[in-house]
Amino acid sequence: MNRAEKAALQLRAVDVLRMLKETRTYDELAETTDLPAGDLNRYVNGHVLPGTERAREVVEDIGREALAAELNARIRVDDEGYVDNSGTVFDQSFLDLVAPVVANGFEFDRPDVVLTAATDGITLAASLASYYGTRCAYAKKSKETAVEEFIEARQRLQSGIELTYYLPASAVDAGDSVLVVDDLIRSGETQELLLDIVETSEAEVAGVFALIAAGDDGIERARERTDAPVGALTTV
Ligand SMILES: O=P(O)(O)OC[C@H]1O[C@H](OP(=O)(O)OP(=O)(O)O)[C@H](O)[C@@H]1O
Ligand SMILES: Nc1ncnc2[nH]cnc12
Repeated sequence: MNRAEKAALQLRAVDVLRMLKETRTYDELAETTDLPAGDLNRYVNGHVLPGTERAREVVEDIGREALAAELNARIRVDDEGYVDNSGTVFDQSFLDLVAPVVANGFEFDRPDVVLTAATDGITLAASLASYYGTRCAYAKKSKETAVEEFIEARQRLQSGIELTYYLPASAVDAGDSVLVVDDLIRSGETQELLLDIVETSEAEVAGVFALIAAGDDGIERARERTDAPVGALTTV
């Protein structure tokens, strides 16, 4: 490892520890990581960087299960099953830690574009696109001004309301590999509209991913639409 790689590893370990600290006291963090609470305090506050070996252990321990547990600790589900996930979609550092775990744990082909629906999917899509080094695109419920050509997808929802998503036509090229993501999937209607957009663009689906599945209906619906991998980090 050269000096820059060491520094990147040490800073990533600090990011992991800061993320874990959000939902823990220092004593609890010491229990989770097996590191002394005093050292953790100095790392989290940025006074000292963890040594390379410690940093490696911290980073390697943050796998899919640990992130799913962290995600569960951050979401609230109300009496009617609606999810408040502002604790995740407003936290770009958390999503930046999720991205490599998703990219390596769900067997998605490397995409050319990460596509989502405005609004709440955008921060997750941005993290994934940044991790892959690819483009990020989001479809909106209204037409962006000054864009001349759009790909549209329209659907009548179970409620009877018609929903249309618009994506600037230049965002996805024919033949692109597109990873469709969102913060949450429930009925799967939104993902279906995004998959319609991919189809209209004559692009390929690299996979479908949601941070949270509220029930299994949405995931099953997406699986019926594509042979590419479909998954969520947690189900509530
Ligand atoms: O699987 P579904 O039943 O389609 O539900 C999932 C969608 O619902 C939420 O978005 P919402 O439409 O509330 O828009 P927002 O992101 O602007 O809040 C969420 O961000 C997903 O896009
Ligand atoms: N926040 C939310 N929780 C559960 N289902 C949803 N459908 C759209 N938004 C939702």
